[in-house]
Amino acid sequence: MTYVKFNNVGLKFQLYKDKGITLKETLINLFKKRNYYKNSDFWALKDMSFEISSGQRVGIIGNNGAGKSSLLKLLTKIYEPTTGEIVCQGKVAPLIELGAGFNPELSGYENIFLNGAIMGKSKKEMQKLADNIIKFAELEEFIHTPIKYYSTGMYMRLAFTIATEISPEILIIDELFAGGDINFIDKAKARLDKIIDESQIVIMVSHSLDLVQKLCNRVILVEKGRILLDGEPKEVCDYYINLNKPV
Ligand SMILES: Nc1ncnc2c1ncn2[C@@H]1O[C@H](COP(=O)(O)OP(=O)(O)OP(=O)(O)O)[C@@H](O)[C@H]1O
Repeated sequence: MTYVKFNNVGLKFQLYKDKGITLKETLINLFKKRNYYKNSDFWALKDMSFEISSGQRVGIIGNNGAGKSSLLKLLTKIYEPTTGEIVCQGKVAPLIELGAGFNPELSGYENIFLNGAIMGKSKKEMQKLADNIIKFAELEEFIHTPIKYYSTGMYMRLAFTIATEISPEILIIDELFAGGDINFIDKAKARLDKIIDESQIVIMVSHSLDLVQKLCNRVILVEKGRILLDGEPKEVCDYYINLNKPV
């Protein structure tokens, strides 16, 4: 059984604020060996509880800074929750920010295996998939080049192709295709439809309400790190549009 469960999850960051307003104050603080930086806590997510089960395609929407990407980063274990717990049952494939799960010093080929291992695939399993990945990502010529020399588009093509080739149970998508090249986007969209059909759970962050309503059967609206509404895509998207209407 594939599922994702957040139990009262909170995520706290430390913010550093410069207390010295003038140069004189800053110098006095330095001279008196006072700590001239003030730390303050910032909760990006607070008391988040929800459960996602097989067959659900969940869109996460909300204004800039609401906490959408942080939520995905918790799911993919890039961040640890400060409070609460996350239970994730199933193989997760993140189509998240470029670079997560990649080592820039390694070649594209080596990164296929590294990424596969992170997603729970053995070397043998990845060997069977490698040729398809290289071909679909159109990286035949550059596959043995360290990926630090890749363009954003090449990077995205490789990340997208690996994540979609391994038939993930839980597919996580953050603002997909931002920065990708147009030709590849068309090709990728067709492939994504197939993957979305095959994945048991899809969780995607998007600012495109059209895309969210097209692809998802549940939408969670996040505001200031909390869930504001969770339900039918049209109902939640309409609520969000009304919320942002100028008065
Ligand atoms: N590493 C960090 N350190 C401090 N604050 C952070 C860090 N990462 C994110 N934040 C803050 O946490 C809040 C939530 O950020 P997050 O990126 O999750 O928002 P978002 O909803 O994805 O926004 P956007 O739509 O702009 O991508 C923001 O106020 C952001 O500034």
